[in-house]
Amino acid sequence: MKTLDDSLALHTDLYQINMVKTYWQDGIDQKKAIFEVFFRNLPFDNGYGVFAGLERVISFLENFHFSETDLTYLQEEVGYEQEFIEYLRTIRFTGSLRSMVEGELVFGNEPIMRVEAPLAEAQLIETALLNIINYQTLIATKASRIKQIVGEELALEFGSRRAHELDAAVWGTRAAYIGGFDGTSNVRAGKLFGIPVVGTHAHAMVQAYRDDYIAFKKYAETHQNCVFLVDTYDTLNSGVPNAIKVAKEFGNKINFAGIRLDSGDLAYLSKKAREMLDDAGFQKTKIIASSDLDEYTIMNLKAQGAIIDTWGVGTKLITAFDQPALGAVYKLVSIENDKEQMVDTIKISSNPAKVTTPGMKKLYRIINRSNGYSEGDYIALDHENPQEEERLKMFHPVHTYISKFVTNFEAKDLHQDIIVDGKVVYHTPEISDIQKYAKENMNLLWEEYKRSLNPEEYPVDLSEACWKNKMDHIENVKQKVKQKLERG
Ligand SMILES: Nc1ncnc2c1ncn2[C@@H]1O[C@H](COP(=O)(O)OP(=O)(O)OP(=O)(O)O)[C@@H](O)[C@H]1O
Ligand SMILES: O=P(O)(O)OC[C@H]1O[C@H](OP(=O)(O)OP(=O)(O)O)[C@H](O)[C@@H]1O
Ligand SMILES: O=C(O)c1cccnc1
Repeated sequence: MKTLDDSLALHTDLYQINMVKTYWQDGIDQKKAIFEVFFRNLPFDNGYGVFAGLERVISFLENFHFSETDLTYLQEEVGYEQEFIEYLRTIRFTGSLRSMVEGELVFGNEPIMRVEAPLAEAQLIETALLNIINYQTLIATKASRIKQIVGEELALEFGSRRAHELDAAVWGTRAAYIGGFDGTSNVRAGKLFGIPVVGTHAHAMVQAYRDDYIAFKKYAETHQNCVFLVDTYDTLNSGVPNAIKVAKEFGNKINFAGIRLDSGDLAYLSKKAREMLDDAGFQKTKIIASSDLDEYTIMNLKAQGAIIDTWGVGTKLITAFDQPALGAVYKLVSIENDKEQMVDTIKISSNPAKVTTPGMKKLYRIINRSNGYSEGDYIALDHENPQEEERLKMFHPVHTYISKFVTNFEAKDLHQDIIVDGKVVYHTPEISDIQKYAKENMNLLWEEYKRSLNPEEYPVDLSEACWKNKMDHIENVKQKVKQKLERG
């Protein structure tokens, strides 16, 4: 490495700093701006997402500053002038953040986070915020899909060696835990976040002793809890019989906790191994499986009657193998004008789904009090309070004829104050409580939204005022463009 990696402020795209230079020289850098984070499409064709990433976002914003080495680099290598460097030196995050909390269920086209800050600050943090949220939410959602199929059995995160570098391994592991995984093999993630760590042994140990009986014996001499990896040479003719032999020899001196299968036909081998273990009196010894697993293979193995107690999942979880990116974006929805009034902003697109929704907004989950299920999410302008409505009209923001009225509901505000005027006011819960919260949230969803294949689309609606504000802005922009064209 050429220099010290002593801050995260440069974890941004150069264009952010370039824009800040323009804002600063033009004198609008301190104008209050409101940005929202949202994604349009749920990953993996899933019916819901699980939000993760807030803890790291908080730490990033709390510590936001350009270090001396950052400033030297920007001046000497990128070529910004001294005066601008001095300006950057003073920048901290002094704005406010409202956000969903981790473990919240999240859907397309709804604001996950709202950043309210001086324009320059709000602009500089975009790249890192999206980087954190996109990855962690993606992995938490993938983990939740897998855990739904695994059910009451255990799901273990084994992916560090295949993750996209070190940060992805630990933060991905944390996200996987939020999504419902029961433990991880990554010891650093265990230490940093308090996630339960688990581990068996690798083929290397059997290869080192060049004999699975000797390897298991050596392991048993040095460990109380033993899970033997049985597939190095021949699962049913060598691995399982030798595991049983060692377990019998050691008796009460060890806890023969399990065997691990890591190749071959996992359905067939698990059934045969179960029989062999049971016949030898080891009914309580568990069968752990790993080998390129994901929700599809696990579902298929279960359908074949595989007898597997614990599922170790690596590559396909930690790399979000079947959809390696979530497309969360960061859009400006309102900004202070010359008269110090907030004015809403919009980004138009020829694709109606890509037109942004202007204005400072709130997000509510409309929970039907008579059955406890969610009717959908409801985006309203900041000053509106849906809880005051007797009968709430919910309608599809594009296909407006699809509508319903809801009564007897709770409108749960999905955003909490996280940072207020630069001060963190939110206390991140214990990771186990975040996981519990995510699990409880699933009870709000009808089964139709939870199935892993072709789920129903969960409603994310706009209030009438919010929808009308959007239509007015679209019309205004159209008029402006037309007038300009006419004037030439
Ligand atoms: N009964 C089964 N039905 C469907 N898929 C299975 C079954 N048993 C194993 N699999 C999956 O099939 C794939 C087999 O992978 P692969 O062909 O690489 O062989 P392997 O048995 O893991 O051997 P090795 O690790 O020695 O290469 C894995 O993704 C595994 O999870
Ligand atoms: O298959 P995944 O879902 O990615 O899970 C992680 C894999 O990592 C290990 O294999 P590896 O071949 O790296 O090492 P080993 O010699 O211990 O089997 C382990 O045995 C799993 O198969
Ligand atoms: O402990 C294990 O069995 C393990 C750990 C990492 C990767 N694969 C398996």
